[in-house]
This record gives sequence, C-alpha cells and structure tokens, in this order.
Amino acid sequence: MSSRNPIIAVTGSSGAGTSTTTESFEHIFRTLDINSAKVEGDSFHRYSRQEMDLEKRKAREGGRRISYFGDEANDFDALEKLFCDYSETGKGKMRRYLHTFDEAVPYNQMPGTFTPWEALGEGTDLLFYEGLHGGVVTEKNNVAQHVDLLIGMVPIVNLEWIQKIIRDTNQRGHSREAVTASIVKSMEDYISFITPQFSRTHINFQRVPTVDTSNPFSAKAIPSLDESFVVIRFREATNVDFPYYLSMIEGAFMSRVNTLVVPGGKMGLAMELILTPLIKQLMDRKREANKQLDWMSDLLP
Ligand SMILES: Nc1ncnc2c1ncn2[C@@H]1O[C@H](COP(=O)(O)OP(=O)(O)OP(=O)(O)O)[C@@H](O)[C@H]1O
Ligand SMILES: O=C(CO)[C@H](O)[C@H](O)COP(=O)(O)O
Repeated sequence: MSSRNPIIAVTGSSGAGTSTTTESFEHIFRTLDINSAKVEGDSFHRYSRQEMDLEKRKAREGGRRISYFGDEANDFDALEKLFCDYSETGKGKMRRYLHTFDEAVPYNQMPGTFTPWEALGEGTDLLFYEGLHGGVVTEKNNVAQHVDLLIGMVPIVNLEWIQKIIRDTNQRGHSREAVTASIVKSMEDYISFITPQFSRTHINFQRVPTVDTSNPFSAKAIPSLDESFVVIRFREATNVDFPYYLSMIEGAFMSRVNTLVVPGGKMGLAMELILTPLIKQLMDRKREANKQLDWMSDLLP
C-alpha cells in the first residue's frame, strides 16, 4: 500500500466482467481528472496460447492439471513486483496478452501471444489492475498487500460460466466443448486461487440473474442487466453511507447490515456513487503525502 502511488485492483475470474466494468472506472477517472496506468491481469500468464497447450499436454501426461487460474501458469512474482515497484516508485513494467485478431493485428502479432514488455507509470496518478489475481495470496506471494482499493467482480457461478462460454465462443474462437472442458479442468485452481480473494476485497459486486440459468452450458445469451440484481457487499459497514445510496438508487434495498442490493440496470450508477468518493480519498491522501515529501525535502540542506 502506498499513499503516494495508490493501486486499485478489480479482481475476478475469467468471464466475470472485470474488463467490462473497467469502463465505469475509466468514467470515474475522467470525471476526477485522474491519469491511470492500466494493467490487464492476463499479461501475467507465463505462457503464450501455443506454449500453454503444450504445458497442458505435458501436465496431462504426468497425471496433473494446469489452468489459467493457478500459480504454475501465471507469474505471481512478476505481478507482485509490478505492484511493489509501482507503490514505491510510481513506475513498473507491463505487457499485453492478445486474445483476438482484433487485438493482435495492430501489433502485427497472432492471437494468443504477448506484446513486448514496456515501461509504464511515468506521470500517472494511480495503477489500475483488472484481472484474475489482484487479491491473490500464496505461500510465496502476497499481491493483495500492495492494493489500496480491492474490488471483487464476481457474478454467481452459473452466470460467470455463461458469460465466459458466450464470450470465448463468439470472440475468442474457441468451441463450446473446449470452453466447458477448460472450466472443468480449472476447478481445483478456481477454488484454491480465485475464490479466496473475495474474502480480502473491500467491496464485492455480485451479479445475480433473475432468469433461469440452471443449465449454463446450453445458454444462448447472457442475461441482461435488467434481468438481474447486483449484490454489493462492503467489508467494513461503518463509514458507508447506506441511506444516501438507498435514496439515490431507485429499487435499492439492504439485505444485510453490510449488503446493498440494486437492480442490475443501476449497476453503473451504483459503482459510480460508491467508488467515486473512495477514489477521491486515495487522491487526497496522495496529494497530502506528496505535500509532506516536498515539505521535508525543503528542510534538507
Ligand atoms: N454486467 C454485465 N452485463 C452483461 N454482460 C456482461 C456484464 N459483464 C460482463 N458481461 C459480458 O460477459 C463477458 C465476459 O466479460 P469480460 O470480458 O469483461 O470478462 P473478464 O472478467 O474481463 O474476463 P477475462 O479475464 O477472461 O478477460 C463479455 O461478453 C461481457 O460482455
Ligand atoms: O480469460 C482467460 C483467463 O483470464 C483466458 O482463459 C486466458 O487468458 C487464455 O486466453 P485465450 O483462450 O484467448 O488464449
């Protein structure tokens, strides 16, 4: 954690909607005139798509499983180093994993490959991470400890799978059978590496559909925002202005002392109302810390 170089992380499984909700954050950053350094979690995969296929085959032959959720297929050292470097210096290194032809063509590369590592951070106000492992803690790494605002994006699992299957088949060129198989094979890592993060988050946004999703593997479409509610759980219920949210968000109600429920269509508004003051606080803290540093350096001979 760092007052001078704050880190915001939105963490969630594959298909949870971390990329989609980035738009809400970008809107808040624009409103507050914040220049963010954006990092995608998939950049910290250890292997390109081709290499991963090979690793999966090797693991299968050795009677093991490897998935994109675990520490074998992701470089948690590099992720923790980026967070640590950014908090200390406001700088770091990033690259991108290119999923689709649309993403890859501008780089003259193939889908499933990485862009070269490049410097990031110079002149930015904060680091914004969205991806699988913003709150991960293992025996060897503690990524969560560096994050100043940790948000969980976690639809109920049937909806998460529908979102993943439909996105991966429509946009990433995978077959329904291949996506289903990858969900099955990732399950152990999902439980070991993904879900524990949601107990470390400051706030979780959980989309719950109000239409039947009982067979996610045959779903033809993603339930819309209007066909869902969003359950918003705050880790600390003190200092949360629930009456204000209830008055501002039509149809919102409390389901527990620390839990607000809003109609799906109000998810963007809820995110803006809840997150804007928190991000503003981070920026105020940053300004204060910089002022103190300037003041101290003025005292030095
Ligand atoms: N709130 C939402 N309402 C409707 N559709 C959504 C919502 N959030 C995500 N989706 C859809 O779900 C799919 C997965 O979302 P997204 O690509 O944002 O997931 P992700 O968490 O970034 O996944 P990955 O880490 O695998 O890239 C996309 O097709 C997206 O349009
Ligand atoms: O979303 C994912 C993990 O977050 C993907 O499963 C992973 O990034 C591999 O991508 P692709 O199937 O496009 O090679």
